[in-house]
Amino acid sequence: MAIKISHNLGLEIWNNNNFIRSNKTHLNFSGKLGYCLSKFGKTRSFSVMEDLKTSSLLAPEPVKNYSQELDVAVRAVQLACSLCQRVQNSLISKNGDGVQSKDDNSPVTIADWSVQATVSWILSESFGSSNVSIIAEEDIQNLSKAKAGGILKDVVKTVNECLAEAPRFGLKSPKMALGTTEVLEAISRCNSLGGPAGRFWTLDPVDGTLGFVRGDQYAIALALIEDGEVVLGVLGCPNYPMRKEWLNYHHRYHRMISKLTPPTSESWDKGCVLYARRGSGEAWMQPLLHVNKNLVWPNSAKPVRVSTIDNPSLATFCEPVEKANSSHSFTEGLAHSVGLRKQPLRVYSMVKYTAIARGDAEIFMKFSKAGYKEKIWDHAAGVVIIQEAGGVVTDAGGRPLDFSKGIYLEGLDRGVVASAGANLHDKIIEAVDASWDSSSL
Ligand SMILES: Nc1ncnc2c1ncn2[C@@H]1O[C@H](COP(=O)(O)OS(=O)(=O)O)[C@@H](OP(=O)(O)O)[C@H]1O
Ligand SMILES: [Mg+2]
Ligand SMILES: [Mg+2]
Ligand SMILES: [Mg+2]
Repeated sequence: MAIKISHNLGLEIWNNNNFIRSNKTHLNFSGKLGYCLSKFGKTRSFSVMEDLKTSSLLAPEPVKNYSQELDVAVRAVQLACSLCQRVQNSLISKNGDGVQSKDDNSPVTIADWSVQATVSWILSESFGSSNVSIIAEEDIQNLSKAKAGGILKDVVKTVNECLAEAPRFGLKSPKMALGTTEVLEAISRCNSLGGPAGRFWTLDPVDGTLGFVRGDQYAIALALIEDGEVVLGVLGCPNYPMRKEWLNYHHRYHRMISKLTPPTSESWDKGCVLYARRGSGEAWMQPLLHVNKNLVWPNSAKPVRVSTIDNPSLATFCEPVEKANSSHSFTEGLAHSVGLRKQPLRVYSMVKYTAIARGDAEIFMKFSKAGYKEKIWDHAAGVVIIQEAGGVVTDAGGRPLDFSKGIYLEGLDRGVVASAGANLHDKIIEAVDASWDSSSL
């Protein structure tokens, strides 16, 4: 029997090289012990717990703070949020005209391609294109088709309008407007394969495109992965209000046909950007930079922390809106057996990760249909933000999500569970085990 520390800094129990399960407490080590792990690779095996205490490996922690990468990433996501807000408003006024279907029937819009081109261009300009490797959701196949000619034109226009605003965000604009070829290049450059070694960015230009086209919640998610670990994450949530109280208001606002008068723009503070750096023990939230409000960079940022609620009867869980993306009936059964009494918060996109990191909800669960493989860009940024805000994220077997295997979260056990704390998390994981066999998943 051996105890290993996983890359997620939780404990794992192994027997003769067979994984048994993760520890129940999901200890969140930091500092010196974290350094040992980073120095010795993804897992470090200790035959007995004593080794942890007596280990002579406790050397000073090296500083690798990714501050430049984080700074550029936050600015790029702020800029992308402003792009999306404009496109969302115009899509809604065009009654959905401008939404394309991909081969798997999922929606894609001008915003998805434009954000991908813009962020790709900014990262390349900031760090040098030969140093930047990106995995992102969109490709140019659909965009290059003859019938998408009008859309391609709109994408080029949107990217250039957006990049013209870059200096307001402390970023460089191109000297001349980008041409169609450059925009297509910026999109198609995001074709890294990822994997266990080296550094790459992962981008979901619009996560929750369905929410986006419905005028509801969506997110822009950018993360940096190094040697298979997510080292920083940024989540832009343009419709997620700075203050939780406005969330309900926002929901009603979008679901009601008759328009309510929104609160005054100052108190509304619609939209936020969350970010975190691995190992810092901190996660931060900025308000959106509203270009038309004449705000200057840098915005104020405040720390966010997960909820302290660990009593299931007081906890709220969130999950995808669409039943096709996660089984509502399975989570309903889980909620019942764990003693979760509140109505689930169903929200599009990685805004769910934001809700947990900010303490607006306590649990996030996603159980996709068998055969669906989760993609790294749908989780990377959210995972590091929740972990640094004090929460726990694992698969349903209690193991860390593995970002080192390419574009998919290979080996994911049943589903993704994120919680504000270890107590709640363990209860959910146990309940999954207890009810899985009788589920139809
Ligand atoms: N069949 C299936 N099962 C599970 N997940 C799927 C599936 N199809 C797509 N996707 C991915 O889900 C992303 C949206 O997840 P959400 O949690 O926002 O779902 S929901 O829109 O609230 O229902 C969505 O991200 P975006 O494409 O960026 O919107 C997809 O990557
Ligand atoms: Mg997505
Ligand atoms: Mg997307
Ligand atoms: Mg998509």
